[in-house]
Amino acid sequence: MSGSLQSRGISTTQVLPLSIILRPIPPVIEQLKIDSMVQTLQGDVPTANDTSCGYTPGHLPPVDILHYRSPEAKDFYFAFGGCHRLQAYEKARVEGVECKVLKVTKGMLKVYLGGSVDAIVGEDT
Ligand SMILES: Nc1ncnc2c1ncn2[C@@H]1O[C@H](COP(=O)(O)OP(=O)(O)OP(=O)(O)O)[C@@H](O)[C@H]1O
Repeated sequence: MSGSLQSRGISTTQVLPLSIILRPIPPVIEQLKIDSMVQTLQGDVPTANDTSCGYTPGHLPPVDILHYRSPEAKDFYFAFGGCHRLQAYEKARVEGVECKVLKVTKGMLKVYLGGSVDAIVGEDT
């Protein structure tokens, strides 16, 4: 079973522009994994005819995104995982990221962002 605990109930995916996805946590990166994902995005899966690898040429598994809409109707899209996939999209210059989007409250965001939440999404008025 793939995906996070929160996203397992979400069956639909949507494509978001890479440029709007916020990544507040600095990634710890394995370059070889990113390079392999870039190859997949470019449709160059070495074992494309061997479905046992489970990789679909041109696609990476959807990235979980938390979507918060502020009282001023400003949208914030956060990725707290998926760091290798997002770096691979960047490196492959693919702007559309396949995502599973979960709407969250500010209280839920605070679990991830702690005391920084107000500085990032604004204080409640
Ligand atoms: N070369 C590849 N091509 C396609 N899919 C891959 C490739 N390598 C790994 N994956 C798949 O991508 C998904 C995410 O992998 P992984 O968790 O290692 O990276 P990640 O993007 O950094 O995510 P997270 O930060 O959430 O762990 C997994 O389902 C994995 O099977």
